[in-house]
This record gives sequence, structure tokens and C-alpha cells, in this order.
Amino acid sequence: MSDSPHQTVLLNEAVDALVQDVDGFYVDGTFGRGGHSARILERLSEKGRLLGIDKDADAIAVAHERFASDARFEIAQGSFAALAELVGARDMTGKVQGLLLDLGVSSPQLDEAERGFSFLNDGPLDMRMDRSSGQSAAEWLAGAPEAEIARVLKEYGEERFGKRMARALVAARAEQPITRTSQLAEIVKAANPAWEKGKHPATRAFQGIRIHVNNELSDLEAILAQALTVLAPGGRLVVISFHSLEDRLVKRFIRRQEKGQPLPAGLPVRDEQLDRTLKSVGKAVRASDIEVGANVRSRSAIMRVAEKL
Ligand SMILES: C[S@@+](CC[C@H](N)C(=O)[O-])C[C@H]1O[C@@H](n2cnc3c(N)ncnc32)[C@H](O)[C@@H]1O
Repeated sequence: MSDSPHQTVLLNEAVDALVQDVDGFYVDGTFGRGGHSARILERLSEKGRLLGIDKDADAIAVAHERFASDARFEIAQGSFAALAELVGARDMTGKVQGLLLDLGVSSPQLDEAERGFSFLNDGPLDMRMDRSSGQSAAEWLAGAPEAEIARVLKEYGEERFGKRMARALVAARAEQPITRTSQLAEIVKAANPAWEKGKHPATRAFQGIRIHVNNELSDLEAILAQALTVLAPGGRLVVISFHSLEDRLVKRFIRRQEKGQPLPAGLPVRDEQLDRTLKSVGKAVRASDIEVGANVRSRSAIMRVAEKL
């Protein structure tokens, strides 16, 4: 397991927005290395409780090590898409005071070559946050039809040369299986005719494949819907996203819940009959210049907060 640290992004901003009741029950859906969790626990009283969730066995090991002696804390291994079940099993449905999501991968996941997330460090082409289930990136690339690869690169990687890269990957795998991150990076790099300034030419392709392999967008959609049932009235949803696809999902979800059920125009409906479930709190928050200077990963972070009505 990598012992490289994870620099927590928007630490004060997220925890300030999240914790409104120090005796409450909170969920950190993306435990990572516990940066946000540690700060939440500092804020909570003896009565407060925190449930951490992570897909990654390394994160779970850190949670046991770091917070074993804190009776207010509990960790669950699995996808945060199982939120309603995890909260229900603790008899806390409708009673959660705050749910935090700090999406994407942690620095240790990226830095450890063996995890296969990085185009900079050569390693086995894995990219799974949960290595005990699902297909690795290498397994997926070995069998996926060209059109599916192109769609993943284009939709999830927002890679405009997705089709061209998919063609190159299919041609390359006919010669030799693509099993290393360096192989993937080289093939994609050679198929990229217009390198963006300041960006590795394989950045978008790696992002797209990672999102696909980990079901990142469908997990996010699933947990957002469940947040409405687990949160208590006044409870907060705090989401930190790192790319536009995630942020768009979060922004649209909050907007839809703020507006309530769409009704035919002209119906004589009072405001309170609209079935609104959330109200957004403040504007989207970005990392300060000081934070970006100290941690380049925070540059793309955007945090949105909403409160259950
Ligand atoms: C950016 S890191 C969180 C860092 C954490 N806030 C900290 O300060 O240490 C994201 C973590 O969420 C986990 N993760 C991402 N998607 C997940 C999902 N759908 N279910 C459970 N864990 C997930 C990853 O394994 C990773 O450990």
C-alpha cells in the first residue's frame, strides 16, 4: 500500500458547510485517507457519529488504523451507491445530518504504479478502486468493441480524438495485449494529433477509461437519488467534484430538486405544493489561490452544497 499522503481539498469549506449539529449522524461517502473524516470527528460531540465509506481496501485499512479507538466512527467497505442500505442497516434513514462526497481518486491511488491509474508511472493496467470486483482496464480494453471504446473516450474523457484513439487501440491489441499503463499511454499519445498545452496527451483517455471501469457517473447518480431519503430535514449534502461531467450531474440534480415536480403551466398551485426537496446553500465554491498554490489538484475542484427541506 502506498504511504504517500493525500492532501485533502477544501477541508475547512466542506466541513464548515457539512456540520450544523455536533450531536448528529454524518456520512463521509469517500473516506480516502480520512482527511475530511478526521476534521468532522474533531467537530462532533461525544454523541455525534460518523460512518465512512470507501470502495478501496487500502482506504479501509487506513480507517481501521487511524480511528480504531474512536467509538463514534465506523467504516464500511463498498460503493457509496449502497448508501440507503448502509444507512438503513443502522436505523438512520431520514436522520442523516450530513453527507459528504469528495469524488474521484486519492493521491495514493494515483501515485502507486501498481494501481494502474497513472500515465506517468508504469504499472499493470488496472484502474479499479475496488480491486476485488469488476473488470480491470486491461480486461475491458481486451474485449470492448471499437465503438464502445470510442464512446468512453469521447463521453467520459471528453476526448475529441476518441474515435482515432479507439481505432489505434484495437489495431494495437491485435498485435499484443495492452496490459501496462505505459503501453496505453504510448498508443494514445501517438494517436493524438493535437496535444493540449500543459496537459499530457493521454490525460483525457485515462480519465475516460477510469470513469468507465469504476462506474463513477452511475454511482454518483445513484447516491444523489438516495441522499433525498437518508437526509434529515435540514441535513446537508456537500459534493466536491473534479471535472465538468460530475459537476454537471450534481448541479442539475440540485436544481431539479429545488424546483420541485414539473407541473403543467397555469395550474393554480401554491409554492408549498411544489414538492421541493432541496435548497442550495450559497454559490459553488472553488479552492483559494493559496490552496491551489499548495496543492495543484485543488485547481479543478468545485464544491456544491444543498440542504434537505
Ligand atoms: C478524493 S478521495 C477522498 C479523499 C478524502 N476526502 C480525504 O481527505 O482523505 C476519493 C475516495 O473515494 C473513493 N471512492 C470513489 N468513488 C467511490 C464510490 N463510488 N464508492 C465508494 N468509494 C468511492 C476512492 O476509492 C477514494 O479513496
